[in-house]
Amino acid sequence: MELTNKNFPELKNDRLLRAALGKEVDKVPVWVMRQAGRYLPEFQAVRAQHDFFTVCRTPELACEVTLQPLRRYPHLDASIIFSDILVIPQALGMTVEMHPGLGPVFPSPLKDPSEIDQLQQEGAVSRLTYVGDAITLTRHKIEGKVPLIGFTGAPFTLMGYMIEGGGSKTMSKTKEWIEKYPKDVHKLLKILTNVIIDYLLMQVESGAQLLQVFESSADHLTREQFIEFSAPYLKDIRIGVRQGIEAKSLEQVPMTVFAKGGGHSLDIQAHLGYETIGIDWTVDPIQARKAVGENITLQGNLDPQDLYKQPEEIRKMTIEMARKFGKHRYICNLGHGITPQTPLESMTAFTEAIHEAF
Ligand SMILES: Cc1c2[nH]c(c1CCC(=O)O)Cc1[nH]c(c(CCC(=O)O)c1C)Cc1[nH]c(c(CCC(=O)O)c1C)Cc1[nH]c(c(C)c1CCC(=O)O)C2
Repeated sequence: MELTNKNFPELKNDRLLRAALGKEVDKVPVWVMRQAGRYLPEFQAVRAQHDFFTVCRTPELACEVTLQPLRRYPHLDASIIFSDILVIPQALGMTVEMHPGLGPVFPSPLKDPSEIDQLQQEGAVSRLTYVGDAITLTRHKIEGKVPLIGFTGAPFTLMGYMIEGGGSKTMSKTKEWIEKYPKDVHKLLKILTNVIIDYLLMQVESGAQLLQVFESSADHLTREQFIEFSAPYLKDIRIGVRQGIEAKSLEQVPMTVFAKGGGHSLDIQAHLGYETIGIDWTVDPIQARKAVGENITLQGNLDPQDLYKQPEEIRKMTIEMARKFGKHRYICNLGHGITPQTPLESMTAFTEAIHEAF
């Protein structure tokens, strides 16, 4: 059979999509950020053979590692396509290397705003078709067991990596740009927003059933800075994707915004048009619900470090957390990505417990 995006197997478990859209669910859906990752020996085996971005760029490998956590943890209610947020700077012409133990490294980060014009906007999304191919292949191989999530980095987070040249504890260079060149910062954020909208549309056309936007660096922003440098672009992305889907006569997909460390602006996030808001563990579920109102789904928020506790303790904490969120409009997850040394049994405890919570 030809693997096109027209003849996907029928979806059998729609808990994630139902929860995102505020429909009744039999059980609370659960998935885990970075669920395809280094805590899995089968992932490590693939990585021992292939460079990180080779896995991203090879649809068969990306599909294989996307499916790995589902095989081991049958309670997972979603999969997320294996890729990285930094494929966008690459598609804009920047070099990004993944150094084990160090994380992503840009040998030539943006030095000053004059370099913005050198970014290759033209055709950027056409250089990301491998992500679409991985999504289409995975939609077939997953046989409708669970929905497939597509994702992107948000403009501010991507800009930070492009300026800092990698992860940064202080974001000092990015903050200097904000101070010295606010106009150029907005110009760069706008460029990223446009690429992101087309990139997400391509993912939907390829078969993504829900989209998550990672604003992982929101913890560096004050509420005022979030309002100026993050929120308007997150909103434009949501509007642009909705309009693009409409224009292409595709089916609408729900979207999640996850602003790590963005607990200072949940009320603002509630007005960006996203169906789901992800929260990290520093935010209390009851406070989060008050801040966003009743018409938004919440996702989160166990501290990934809690997965180093004993399975019984993890079960107890998961159920306690879930009771605070409630069964309705809730997607169970961690408050950030699962970390590499997490014991395999912890994921069993976490994913089983939530299905027993209500
Ligand atoms: C900031 C960010 C990045 N990438 C991503 C974010 C946003 C989420 C977050 O805040 O964590 C998103 C991401 N990265 C990866 C996924 C795959 C899907 C999944 O299972 O969630 C997703 C959704 C794979 C990955 N991306 C990376 C790995 C580990 C690298 C490896 O296999 O060698 C994986 C599985 C590497 C990566 N990629 C990035 C960093 C900072 C690192 C190094 C940190 C680390 O080592 O954990 C950039």
